[in-house]
Amino acid sequence: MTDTLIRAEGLGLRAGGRTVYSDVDLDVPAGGTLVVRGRAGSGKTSLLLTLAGRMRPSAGTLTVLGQTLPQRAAAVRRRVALAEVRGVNELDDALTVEQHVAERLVLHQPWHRPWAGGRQVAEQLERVEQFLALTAEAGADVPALRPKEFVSDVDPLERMVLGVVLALIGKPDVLVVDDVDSLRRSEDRRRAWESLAALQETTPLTVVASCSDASDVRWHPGDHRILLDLPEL
Ligand SMILES: Nc1ncnc2c1ncn2[C@@H]1O[C@H](COP(=O)(O)OP(=O)(O)OP(=O)(O)O)[C@@H](O)[C@H]1O
Repeated sequence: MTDTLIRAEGLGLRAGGRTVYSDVDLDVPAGGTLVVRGRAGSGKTSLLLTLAGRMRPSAGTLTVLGQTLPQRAAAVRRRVALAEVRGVNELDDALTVEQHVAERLVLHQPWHRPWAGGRQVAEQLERVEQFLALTAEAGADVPALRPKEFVSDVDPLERMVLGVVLALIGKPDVLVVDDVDSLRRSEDRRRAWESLAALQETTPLTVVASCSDASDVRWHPGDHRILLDLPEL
């Protein structure tokens, strides 16, 4: 667990004539969790997207999974997956849970197989259930996703879980979860953090997450969690 997976030095972004974030130094080990904390507008989403190879920094150096960014952004994007990030890869309210799963499966298939069969979707949904059972065992107890339910009808925690589950279909090395505390209920926030931790216990996964208040994060001794505070600039 000592390999460095994300290393940043003096990382910064200026855009639209203003500094979005600056002077970020990071050393995140494989299998660790980086929690980026900051108030609204402090640049959390932009930093997360930079670490995911989706945004180009304007200062400093950054390597993710041994790849230098921004030069190797395409390679990083293949191995770093985003859960739902508002305004970037939003789920479609008019699609059901299983339609989202089918759509994501197709994205990860070769171009000559542009569909996902019912059995494939069912298998994937079964894996989701197994994952949710694990989180329940770990005390997170996230509600089951109903395959036929429209995204417009799922509750906020289920929606976040669906975003995570879809991101995991591509078996990424790094999972990015923005705004974990956009969940209103404190019980939901606790369950979201616990389910991410449970996920890491069963899969070799590094998590990069953001929030404005980290009080619901459980800090277990020795579990390689790093808290980065982004000041308002
Ligand atoms: N490419 C860009 N061009 C201009 N402004 C940008 C760009 N990227 C980010 N910003 C601005 O930088 C600020 C920080 O944005 P960002 O969404 O990263 O913050 P945040 O901490 O995630 O906020 P929130 O919690 O509200 O989502 C915002 O004011 C945003 O408009």
